Amino acid sequence: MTETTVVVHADPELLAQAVAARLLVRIIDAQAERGEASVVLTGGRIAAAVHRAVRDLPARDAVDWSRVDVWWGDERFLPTGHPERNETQAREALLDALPQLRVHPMPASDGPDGADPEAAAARYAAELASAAGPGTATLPYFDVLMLGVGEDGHVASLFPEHPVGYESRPVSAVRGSPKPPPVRITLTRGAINTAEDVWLIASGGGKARAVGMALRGAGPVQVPAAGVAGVQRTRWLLDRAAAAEVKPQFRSLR
Ligand SMILES: O=C1O[C@H](COP(=O)(O)O)[C@@H](O)[C@H](O)[C@H]1O
Repeated sequence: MTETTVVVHADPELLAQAVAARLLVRIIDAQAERGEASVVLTGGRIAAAVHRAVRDLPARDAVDWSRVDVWWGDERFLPTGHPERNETQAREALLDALPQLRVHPMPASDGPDGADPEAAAARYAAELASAAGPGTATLPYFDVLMLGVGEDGHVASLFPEHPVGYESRPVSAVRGSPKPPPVRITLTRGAINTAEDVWLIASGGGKARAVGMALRGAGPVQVPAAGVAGVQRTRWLLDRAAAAEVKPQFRSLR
């Protein structure tokens, strides 16, 4: 049973700093326990702030970055280096400063499968499976999987009422995304929910309604943020504005 916690920070800057510190400690602990760490990144504005904060924290030198795998929860299906790709944003904000990392980007639309997102999704699923442990696992062990939360309650590229909400494969193409660009690749809900820790990170009043609905138990197809959880821990990491509709008993102000 996942342990769910809501942590509310005073403003977006403190939120990003606190998530960055939390991420470094989580990676250090994972490496102490099993020699490796595996992290799933998200895209969007708060993710970029978190990435910059990790880059700028002196404690980043406590991590052996050569033993960290970096995956993505979703990607905007655009050409390599496109400024709207989640990968491009993460590289600029953090990954370029850590060349030792084992980086596993989702394929781009000018990659080996060209502009075929279904083939690209299958390629990423195969890459994930090749990193899985022995046995029947189709996914590697994820220590922590981070997710931004959209104003509409989307996480990764799982959008409200979109058919991808019913997808059983671990990775799926998404066509007709209501948020540009329309074509994307995403881990599906079942894949996300294999992670040890799932962290939902939201900043700003525009996210308050979606966060409040998810924590009040909305359905996972209507509010995809409501349908994700870590095997061990689910952390809602919010600033005060994003937490405006969270019931007081759920909040712990930091
Ligand atoms: O398009 C996306 O948006 C969400 C949220 O982005 P934000 O700018 O509102 O924080 C993000 O989590 C997702 O990875 C991305 O593809």
